[in-house]
Amino acid sequence: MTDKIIIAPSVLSADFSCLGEEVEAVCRAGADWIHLDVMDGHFVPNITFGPPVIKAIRNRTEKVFDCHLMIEPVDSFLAAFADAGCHYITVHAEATTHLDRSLQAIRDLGCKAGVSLNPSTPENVIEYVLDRLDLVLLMTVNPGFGGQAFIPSVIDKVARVKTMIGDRPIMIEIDGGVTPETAPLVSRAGADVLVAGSAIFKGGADRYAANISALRHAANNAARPPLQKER
Ligand SMILES: O=C(CO)[C@H](O)[C@H](O)COP(=O)(O)O
Repeated sequence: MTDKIIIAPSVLSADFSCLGEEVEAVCRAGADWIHLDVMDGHFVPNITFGPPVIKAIRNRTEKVFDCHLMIEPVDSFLAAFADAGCHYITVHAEATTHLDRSLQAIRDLGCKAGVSLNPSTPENVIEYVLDRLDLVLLMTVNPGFGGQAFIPSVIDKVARVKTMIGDRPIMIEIDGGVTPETAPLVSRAGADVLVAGSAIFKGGADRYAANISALRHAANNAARPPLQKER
């Protein structure tokens, strides 16, 4: 467990033709977690990959696999993602009718349970499931694509969720448009985990360590509240 920010590269921006090598390279470069963006072409207007691809890269690293499901329906697929080796499984509040049931199902599978909120979704949707949560993923872009611009109005939401969580062991993760310029803004508001795709994978494998280090440095140097511990 660390009291520093956790950096989770999103393989959405990796070279899919050699995904296993990309995962190894980014882990060697200092990644803390690997973030897996699963898209279905229905809940979001893009399609990526599913459990077989995750299973295929699972043996490339021991690092935490942090799976962000942008799919609807979601409950019937949870077991396949747990079986593929995901540690955290995050569902969108907007994509499940029975959020409490989905979160219980993730924990029953032995995984840590996360909920993601689109930029326009108010944070009060998580008020009655806080005891079922290990992670809240706040989208700072509209989900579906990498390389989009950070939406600054979410910064206030990060601070409000931090207050709502109190001393519960729930991590706040930020996803979308995270760069050395935006990382301090969310870090200061209470983020524990930063997902970044383009800011890490740009420039090729020789740049991964410098890109991760720039994000980590920018986030850790912001004046920040105490980081949430992992459960
Ligand atoms: O979930 C996502 C998109 O739905 C991606 O993880 C996110 O956009 C990261 O990409 P980038 O850092 O390039 O913005």
